[in-house]
Amino acid sequence: MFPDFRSPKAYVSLILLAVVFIIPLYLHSAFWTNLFVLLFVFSALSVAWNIVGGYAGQLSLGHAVFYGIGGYTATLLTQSFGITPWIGMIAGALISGAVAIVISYPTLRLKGPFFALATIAILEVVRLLVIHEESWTGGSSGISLPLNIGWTWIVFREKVNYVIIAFCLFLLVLWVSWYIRKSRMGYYLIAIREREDAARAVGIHTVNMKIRAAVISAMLTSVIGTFHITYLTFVDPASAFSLDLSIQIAMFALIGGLGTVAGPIAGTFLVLPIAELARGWLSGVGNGMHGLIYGLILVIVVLTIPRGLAGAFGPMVERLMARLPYLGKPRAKREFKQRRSSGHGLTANQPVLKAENLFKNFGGLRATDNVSLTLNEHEILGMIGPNGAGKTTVFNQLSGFLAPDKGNITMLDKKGHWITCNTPDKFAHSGLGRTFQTAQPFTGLTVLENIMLGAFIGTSDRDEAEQIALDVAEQTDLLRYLNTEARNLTVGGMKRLEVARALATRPKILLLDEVMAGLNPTDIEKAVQMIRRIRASGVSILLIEHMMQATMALSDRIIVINEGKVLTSGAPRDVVENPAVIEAYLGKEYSDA
Ligand SMILES: Nc1ncnc2c1ncn2[C@@H]1O[C@H](COP(=O)(O)OP(=O)(O)OP(=O)(O)O)[C@@H](O)[C@H]1O
Repeated sequence: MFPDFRSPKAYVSLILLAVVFIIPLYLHSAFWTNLFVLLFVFSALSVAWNIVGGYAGQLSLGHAVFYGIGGYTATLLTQSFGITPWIGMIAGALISGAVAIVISYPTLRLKGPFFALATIAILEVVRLLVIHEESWTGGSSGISLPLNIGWTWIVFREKVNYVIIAFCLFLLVLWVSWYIRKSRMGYYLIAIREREDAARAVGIHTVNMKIRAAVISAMLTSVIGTFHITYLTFVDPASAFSLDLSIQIAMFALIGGLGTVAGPIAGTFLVLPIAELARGWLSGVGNGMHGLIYGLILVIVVLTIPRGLAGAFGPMVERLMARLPYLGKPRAKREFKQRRSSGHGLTANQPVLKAENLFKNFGGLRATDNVSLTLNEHEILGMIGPNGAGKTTVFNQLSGFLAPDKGNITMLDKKGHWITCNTPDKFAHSGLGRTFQTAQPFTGLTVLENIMLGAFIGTSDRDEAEQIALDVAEQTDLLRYLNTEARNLTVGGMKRLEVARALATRPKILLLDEVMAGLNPTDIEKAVQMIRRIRASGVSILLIEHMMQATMALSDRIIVINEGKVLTSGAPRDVVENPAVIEAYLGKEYSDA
């Protein structure tokens, strides 16, 4: 729930927070008070934005919409009904959350610039609507807050009170962001940002997760918006639903370091004071000249430290902090009972996965043509066929990544019931794991974190997920690389990581797509041993492989796919000696010879 304040990172953060809180109280002048209120407000806005823009990687440029909704809701409730802005703050957050759901559902399916453009369009639409609904919003001239003084109305003569409230709200947003980053949700959002398909394969419902992030971010933005507009005592569409504001919030996070907890705060604390000072210095030159300073800083940062302040200096700061003492004894690790796959008393040859008469067309190409297959309990079924025969297309249908045009897929779930699934996350939750032909590691995360992402399917507890990951790392020979970033692994290591991540979901059925492609003979031998160990632990395996020797050595049965159809299936020796199979691989002349 809270950081371990005995650890150097946590207590140093606490000291820094105390310092930034004390400075404005100590200096106590109008300039400093205003500057620190702005610093807390913009840091909080940027930290809230970062939940969607950084963790989930969705570049929203319309976040001011929630800031404006918060501000308008509170101001209208106070002005029309005499309701305190504290209640307005909660009402605004609820409305913003609801609006975020409505907006997110269609827009979060868009990628990159399309999503950014959609958010700008929504911001503009809301701004125009507020101008149009003049009778109750005040139109383009805006509305002022009645000047009732006191804590109930968040209007004070003593400006120091604003610092206290701004700081408390900033702490709230910071805590939520920290909590998300450390929890399963944070890992899930980063996984979605890095590789959406791989995220779906470990059971993440990507759209739901992004919507959750958008709602939390919107509600927090709205709360801060309410406070800031109450502080300004005036709201109008141009400043509340402003593209400039949206870009400014995103820019602070970008400069500080996207996707980190502290980055947006560092970005705000670096840029905002410079820009505010420049506003004073450059006001004589022309209105809005301080925007030039923002632009210059952004260009310098993008050119020199593309991963922002946190990316450039974060590792050095972490190393320095690691030298500081831990205050007290480190917590003992909790022990968790390992939940391994169980066979539910099934005997060998009892089916666990059935595909019946699958058809899949891509335009005029029939990639899957009436394919039926059955995978049995404790079996290794090899799937072979020439390049482009349609093997991966069958895999994609068997794991929910492609919907068959016709045909049925049923599997025995973890509880022993026959079920039909239609999305990758449902397959994963029911006990089917898969790897990808081209390895899809979450490159920015360590090997341990990559495997934990699979383990999170069964637990939201970080320590338990870590223990499952350690167990799987041992099974897949990855213990030596736990703290290595996935991007630094060799091809063999990446392939094993693919298997490990799928295994961490504790599947009963595992689909392995060319896990030996590109490996040297030593790594192939290791992979063969690993697959045998996995089968021995009670998992049924469907294996696409071009390495014939390994497939022959591993498979109990082999199914051959050619031109989208099942050519034959049976015992490995019978299959490879079948003239039709030789012809499919090597051509008619070779077969005749
Ligand atoms: N999304 C897609 N859109 C259009 N065509 C596709 C798509 N996916 C696969 N195909 C085509 O379907 C056919 C079967 O491809 P698939 O990847 O399933 O073959 P494969 O047997 O796995 O091949 P390989 O062994 O080379 O991986 C190929 O002709 C491929 O170009």
